[in-house]
Formats: sequence, structure tokens, C-alpha cells
Amino acid sequence: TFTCSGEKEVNLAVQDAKAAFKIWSQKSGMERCRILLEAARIIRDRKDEIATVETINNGKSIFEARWDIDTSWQCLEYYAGLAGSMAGEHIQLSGGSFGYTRREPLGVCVGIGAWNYPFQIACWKSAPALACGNAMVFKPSPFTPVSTLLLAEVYTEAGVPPGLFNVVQGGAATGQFLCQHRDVAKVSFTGSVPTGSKIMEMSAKGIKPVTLELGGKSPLIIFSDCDMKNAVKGALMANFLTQGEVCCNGTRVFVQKEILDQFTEEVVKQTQRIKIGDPLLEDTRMGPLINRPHLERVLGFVKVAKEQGAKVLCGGDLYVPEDPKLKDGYYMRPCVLANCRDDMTCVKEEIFGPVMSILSFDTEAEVLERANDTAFGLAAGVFTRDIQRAHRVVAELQAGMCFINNYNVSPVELPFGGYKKSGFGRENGRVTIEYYSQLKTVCVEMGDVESAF
Ligand SMILES: NC(=O)c1ccc[n+]([C@@H]2O[C@H](COP(=O)([O-])OP(=O)(O)OC[C@H]3O[C@@H](n4cnc5c(N)ncnc54)[C@H](O)[C@@H]3O)[C@@H](O)[C@H]2O)c1
Ligand SMILES: C[N+](C)(C)CCCC=O
Repeated sequence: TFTCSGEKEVNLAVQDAKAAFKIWSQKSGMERCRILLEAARIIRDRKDEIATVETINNGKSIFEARWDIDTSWQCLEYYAGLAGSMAGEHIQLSGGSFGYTRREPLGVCVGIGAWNYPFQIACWKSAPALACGNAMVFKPSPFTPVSTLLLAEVYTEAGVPPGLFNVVQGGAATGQFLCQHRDVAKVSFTGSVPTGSKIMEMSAKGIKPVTLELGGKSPLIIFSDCDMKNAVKGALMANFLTQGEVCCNGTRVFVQKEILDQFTEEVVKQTQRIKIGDPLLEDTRMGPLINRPHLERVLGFVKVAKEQGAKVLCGGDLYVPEDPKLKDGYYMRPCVLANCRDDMTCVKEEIFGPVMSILSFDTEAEVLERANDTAFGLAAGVFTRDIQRAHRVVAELQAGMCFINNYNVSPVELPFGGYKKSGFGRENGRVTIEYYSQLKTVCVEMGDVESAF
């Protein structure tokens, strides 16, 4: 049980971060690089311990939590590598005068996280922020308060100035204190569209830049010429990681008519094999959902889908593990829905649970139109052996993160973020430096001032 941080604690955290920023921002990129590399090393060394805490924090399987910790330390390593190469430009002007640009940090940045990837989200935000010379105050979701504290511990042990990465706990009220704080220079948010809209409104009042990583309802398009084995594996990766509670999941699975039956049969077979249970056991691949109300919400979506004419091919109901200590857990069986139409609630709304909707299509033009017919634009995937088609289709897809012949892999070198209502700004990749720094232009006169007066 954690106590929520109120206005006083938020002020203290920001004040400490401000003091730490003064020290950190004066360090050279190489000095920051060394400390971030050390932090990455500590996370790598403590991988099993942090993954265990993350599993207890969120409910995802320990197998998957280890992946999250890998993508987390890789993120720190990547931005450590970039820290030393941040530079401005020199621009020659007439008469020997010149200008130059300096890439400078923003100041105290705020990170607000969702509960599905608590440790990874904190790393994806703090690593580029710190590499650029900023401080960060981070607020994890109140459903997953624990693992971010380990990250604060790691940064401290690695040698960042005290307060440079500060964690405050709480929900909406704490988040609002952070967003409205006059000494906060930027807000990076991961969460739902309605909260993202509020964050943007608060930030607008203070003219603060924001990064918004929001929800999605992404299409996964399976053409008849795909490698079937990989397409089925891809569909499972696109739908059932972290109990289906993944922003970029490809939950609208469009399958070309010729292979619909074969694909569906294989997907159902594989889905039924997913081992549900105690997430700390090595062979478990699906743990419990985040909490009771969310479980009920997800089951409610399945109920409405049935009422609207979808056919449940497997799962979609409560799961009670044999182990008596797990009997009150928030488990459900992963669900595959067939006979879906584009106008159904399960196809239009983000469910954020283990529910895959299968839709069929005839032509490329048709599927593109249907895939893009959504207010979201986070991710999309295509399975085909036709290389021209693959690139032609992704060029038309309105999504920030597109996968060809795979899904939900996240190399830190590649920018990640949304189009349309899925948000803006990016995490990972070189471009994120732009979102955590600002450019100062210096104009240098080498001659006399030519005055108009
Ligand atoms: N695009 C991405 O990278 C990404 C990643 C993970 C999750 N998500 C999205 O997150 C959502 C699920 O996460 P959630 O339920 O935690 O989202 P949420 O919007 O309910 O909460 C996210 C965070 O915002 C805080 N918050 C809530 N109200 C606030 C307010 N008024 N002011 C400031 N902070 C406030 C919460 O305490 C939490 O820390 C899904 O829609 C999912 O798609 C997106
Ligand atoms: C690591 N994944 C699976 C790409 C998820 C990124 C964060 C989205 O919720």
C-alpha cells in the first residue's frame, strides 16, 4: 500500500529535480553516458529480481516480464550512446559573422505511466530525458506503483545527482499537480485517449510541450500468400502479450477469404494451448488481468460481441486455476471471435484484454479502406510473401508503427508512437532526442552593428 503524493510532495519532488537538473545539465554528454551505461548494467544484473517485481506488480508472466526488462536496459544503453553525440551546427554568415545552434535540455520533465508496461514505460521516458540533460519526476499508475521505485534505486546507485529521477505516487490528482506545476517544462504521457486529452489541455495552459502515447485498435492484415505458420504466430503476438493489455495490439485481424478457415482453425488451436495461471511459474504465458473491474469490462465486451452476432470460437470466459490460492484471481481465457463486422463494438473500441476479432476481406483496396476506418492510428501489421505488396500496403496504412511479417517486437532503435487519436511524439529511436531538448540559436556579429536608427 502506498500513500498518494499530494501537492506538498509533488512540490518537493519538482524542487529536488530542479536542483539536480542544475548539476546534471552541466555535465558533458560523455559523463551522462557513463552513468546511464552503469544504470543499464545494474538493470541487466538485477534482471530476474526486477522482472519478478514487475510480474507481481502487473500480473504478466515472468517469461514476458524478462523481455520487458531487456527492452528497458537496452533503452538506457541506446540513449547513453547518443548522449555524447548531441551537437549543434555552425552556420557561416556574411562578413565573417556566424551563427551556431546548441541543443539544450528542457528542464524538469514529467513522465506519467500506464499500468501495462510499468518499468519499460519509465525507462522509455527517463532514458532519453536524462540523456539530453533533463531531470524527470515520474508518476506510475496507482495499479502498478512498485517497479518504478527500483528504477529510481538503480539511477541513484549508478550515480545520478539525488532527485534527478524522482517518483511520486498517486492517481489523477497527483498527475494534475504535476502537469500544472509551473516549474515543469514538459509532460510525457502514456495512457488512455480521454486522459491524454486532459493532459494536453493542462499542458496547453502552461504552454508545455507534450508527448502522448495513447490507445489503439490496430489492424493486422493477413494475405492469402502469407507464410501461414508465421502469420498465426504473429496474430498471437499481436493479441495475447500481457493478457492482451497492450496499446499497439493488432486486435482487428483481417484475413483474406481464401485462407480464412485454415487460419482461423490454427489460431484457435494455438490460443487454446496458451498456459494460463500463476505468472511466476516458468511455463505460464498468461497471468491475471490488472484488476476485477477491468476483467469485468473485458468480459462485458465479449458479451456484447455475442449479442451483436459474433461467434466465440474459444475463451472469453472466466478462468479459475486449479491452485486454490489463485481461485480469486482475475483470470480469463483468451478469446477468438469470428463472424465479426466492422460496425461491432468489439471491432471499433479498444478492449485492452485478450480478445481477437477475426474479419474477412477480398481485395487489397477493400482491406486498406477498412483498416484505416478508425480514429486510432497506433500500429498495423501485414503478413504477405509479396514484397511489393507489403511496402505498398504499409505506405497506405494510417499508423505510426507498422510491422511486416511480424508483430509487437520493439527494438529500441526504432521510433514508436501514434497517428491520429493514438497521440503524437515518439519514444525510442534518435528522433526522441527532439522531444526532450530544445534548440538555441546564437547569432555572432564580427563587424559593426548596422543600425536603422
Ligand atoms: N501508446 C502507448 O505507448 C501506450 C502504452 C501503454 C498503454 N497505453 C494506453 O493506456 C491505456 C491503459 O492505461 P491506463 O488505464 O493506465 O490509462 P489512464 O489514462 O487511465 O491512466 C494513465 C496514467 O494517467 C494518470 N492519470 C489519470 N487521470 C489523470 C489526470 N486527470 N491527470 C494526470 N494524470 C492522470 C493515471 O494515474 C495513470 O498514471 C490504454 O488506452 C492503452 O492503450 C498506450
Ligand atoms: C513492447 N510492446 C509489446 C511493443 C508494447 C509497447 C507498449 C504498449 O503498450
